[in-house]
Amino acid sequence: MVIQPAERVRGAVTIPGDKSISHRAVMFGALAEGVTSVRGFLPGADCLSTIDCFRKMGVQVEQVSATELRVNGVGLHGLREPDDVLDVGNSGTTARLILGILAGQPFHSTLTGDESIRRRPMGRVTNPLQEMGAKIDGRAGGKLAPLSVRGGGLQGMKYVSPVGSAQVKSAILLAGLFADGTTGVKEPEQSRDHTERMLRAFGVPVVEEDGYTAVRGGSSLVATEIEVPGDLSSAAFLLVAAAILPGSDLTLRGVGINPTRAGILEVLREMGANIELSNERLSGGEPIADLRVQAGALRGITVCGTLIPRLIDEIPVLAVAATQAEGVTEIRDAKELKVKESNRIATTAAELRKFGAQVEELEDGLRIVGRTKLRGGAVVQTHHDHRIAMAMAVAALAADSPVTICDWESVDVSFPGFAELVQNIR
Ligand SMILES: O=C(O)C1=C[C@@H](OP(=O)(O)O)[C@@H](O)[C@H](O)C1
Ligand SMILES: C=C(OP(=O)(O)O)C(=O)O
Repeated sequence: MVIQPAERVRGAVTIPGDKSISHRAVMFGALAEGVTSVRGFLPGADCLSTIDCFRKMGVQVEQVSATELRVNGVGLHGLREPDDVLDVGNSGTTARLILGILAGQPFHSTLTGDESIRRRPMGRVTNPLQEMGAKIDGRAGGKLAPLSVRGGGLQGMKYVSPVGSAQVKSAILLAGLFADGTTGVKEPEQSRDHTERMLRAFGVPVVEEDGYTAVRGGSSLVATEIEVPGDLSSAAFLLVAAAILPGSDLTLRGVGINPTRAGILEVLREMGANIELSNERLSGGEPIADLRVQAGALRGITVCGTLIPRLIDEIPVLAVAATQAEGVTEIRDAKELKVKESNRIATTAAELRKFGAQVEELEDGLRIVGRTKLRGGAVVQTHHDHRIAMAMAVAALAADSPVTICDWESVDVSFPGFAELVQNIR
């Protein structure tokens, strides 16, 4: 893919559906009694992997259109033993959440994924699931995929997670639906709460008790209608493009602004971007709004602590914004970036340096000194990581000559049509 520089971006666009919420709509719809209709579904490769896995367990998922699904729920105990390996592709969310569900099933299953997935840590979910009673084996003693699961006979437990991770929290809560008694999870920092919100929409009581988020075993799910908001993590690429290209004025319609996800809005505003919210409303238990962003003179800041889980997937593109901000931007407490689709501390730094940016890798984050006029002409690698691909495309928009991005296809994981959309807002 060759990205041409842009003078500015303008207009109004609708952002594709939220990836986290699309996965959960399929999973929870599959476990529910009745037919769940999903609108605004993200037809990205990751969410299609989730559909494929549930089809292999006997769930009929009708794709009425690219963004509309009918999930024919089989009930809490209706999944059947898959006769083939469940392949989650590139999707960590599918892998970890489905492991929670598989842990509760009285059958055998095997799960694998692409090269990146087979490197990502699974012990963070397989360890607590084993503690609950699931039999899980795999590479590195059950810490790396391929993994094989023989589930059932789970005991509820109170789990203190060492990481603020919605994937860990969700896996344990999902296993908790199949366990005896109550299962609760406490985390060091609040992670995104889409699972809690959507379980409640499916009629499952989710309670907050002594710092634990908990469910009771045997709680059944009742089919519902899900309207998926636009994905703020996808919107972030366009927010940053508009924030750094002088004269930009862009409106993004119907974007999710769940506070456990909205760190990027706070940080970009603090850096000096003009972001206005309008038409704020609730959609399927999730807050959404239209976002209007105009370029501003940006300044560097420090981003750390509890903010990190609230903008974790936006850090590569935040680093791009930081190259256009006056002064130093430091991102700390973000070690988790090392275990995403790529090591995003290393890949963000290496690729941004090709534009002449001043980026230093830290043990737990990045230090960027701006403002740098970005140099085009580079050949950039995505490391098969969709967020790196799109972050570098945003840097390319601000560069002084065209930039070639290799292995562009990974963008389809979360934002099919990104390149065309960027073309249309020039
Ligand atoms: O639960 C989810 O949908 C997600 C949680 C986050 O991962 P962690 O749970 O590993 O922090 C995030 O990075 C990922 O893109 C989606
Ligand atoms: C980390 C991500 O996703 P996952 O963990 O589902 O692969 C992401 O989308 O940036």
